[in-house]
Amino acid sequence: MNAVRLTPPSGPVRATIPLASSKSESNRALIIDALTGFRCQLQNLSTARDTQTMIRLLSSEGQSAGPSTADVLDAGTTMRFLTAYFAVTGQQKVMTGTPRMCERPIGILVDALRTLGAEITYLKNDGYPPLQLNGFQASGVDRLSIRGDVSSQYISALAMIAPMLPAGLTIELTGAVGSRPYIEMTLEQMRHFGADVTADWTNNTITVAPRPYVPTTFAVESDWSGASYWYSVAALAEDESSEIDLLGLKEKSLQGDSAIVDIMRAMGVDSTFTDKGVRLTKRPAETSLAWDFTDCPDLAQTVAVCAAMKGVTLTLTGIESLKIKETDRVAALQAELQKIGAELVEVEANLRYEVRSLTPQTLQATPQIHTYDDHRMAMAFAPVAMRQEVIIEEPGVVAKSYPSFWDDMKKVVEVSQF
Ligand SMILES: O=C(O)C1=C[C@@H](OP(=O)(O)O)[C@@H](O)[C@H](O)C1
Ligand SMILES: C=C(OP(=O)(O)O)C(=O)O
Repeated sequence: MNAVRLTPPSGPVRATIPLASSKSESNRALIIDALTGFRCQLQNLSTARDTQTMIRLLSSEGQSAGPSTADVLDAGTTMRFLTAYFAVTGQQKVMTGTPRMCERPIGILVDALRTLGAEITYLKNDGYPPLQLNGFQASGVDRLSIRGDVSSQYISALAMIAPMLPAGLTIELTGAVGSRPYIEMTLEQMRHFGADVTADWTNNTITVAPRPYVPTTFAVESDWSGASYWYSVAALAEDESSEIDLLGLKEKSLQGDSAIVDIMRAMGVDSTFTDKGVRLTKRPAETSLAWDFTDCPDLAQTVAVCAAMKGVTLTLTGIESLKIKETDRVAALQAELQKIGAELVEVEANLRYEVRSLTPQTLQATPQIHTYDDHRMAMAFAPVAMRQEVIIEEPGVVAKSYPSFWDDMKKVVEVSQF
């Protein structure tokens, strides 16, 4: 087995972290660029595997005569955005990914694309990849309803291709809307590239006019989801004079995960914005915190582990979607939090959970954390090393969103591979 052993620092933490750039912003920019015929100038694209996979699959498009295979590996946005893009551009493609990707639902998006005129067949299980795209003949439909409570990526995918439809598209979201800031990020980036988009959040309706994108320049920001691990490092640093500088972040961001600023204020971290990014310093923490993660599901693991280590009682709501991500993140947290002396209790079926310290504390001497092919399990548990030695299995998983994570981590703790 491949693993890293992380050993706590002896004094205060002083580090400057360059951070990865956002894979979410990058993957949207790449789809829109493709829809302009690759005429945009995209700056600071992410080195994350999810973005590199998107670049590779877009650059190999149309190279073979028959249907070619687009293997997205474990990248959800790449799967959902490319399915919509290849469909509307009439390309013959087999869309597939890792075994876990083939367990992540896509039926809601496929149904919507079929309504718009795409010919799509499932190659294995209805509602899941792998699937085959067989061409597109616009149906003339210009309005559709889609569930908003499964994955926002279906809605972002549809919105981004909507300017190419003969009459544009009005999308009505039904049910509760999860991950809404990701939809807003999509619409903001579309507007940046000249799209005519309106969102009525009272009626959960998005309207996109049939107006082509205008090629332009776009610079991707640093990744707020990746920043969350550094907030946890700062929250868990024992020395009150610890300071971490995170580069390339903006206070007003397209990314909803910038909510980590407010969450971590309660967990003992102050944020000061500068022209280079944000400086994290320490402040007194609350003893309990309740947070609704509907808008920022990718932060849930970071905050759960941090609360467990600090002994903060944390109530989590809005984490239903965690079950269909890179792994079942609720089950993975339940198993691994035990190793650091805490438990994740389901207080109200599927709705409300609590992170509680176990009594008596069953903290293992050197917990060995299993990562379930999930980058966020590895990165969420790494800050445990601020307080005690910890082993993280299969550290290479971080490449999905933050390939230089362990190099950055070496600035605050000792990291040895074995
Ligand atoms: O659109 C995006 O870039 C993302 C949307 C979210 O997914 P869901 O909409 O499935 O919650 C998030 O978890 C994922 O990491 C990235
Ligand atoms: C859920 C994630 O990504 P995706 O859905 O794009 O695979 C993530 O990065 O945490």
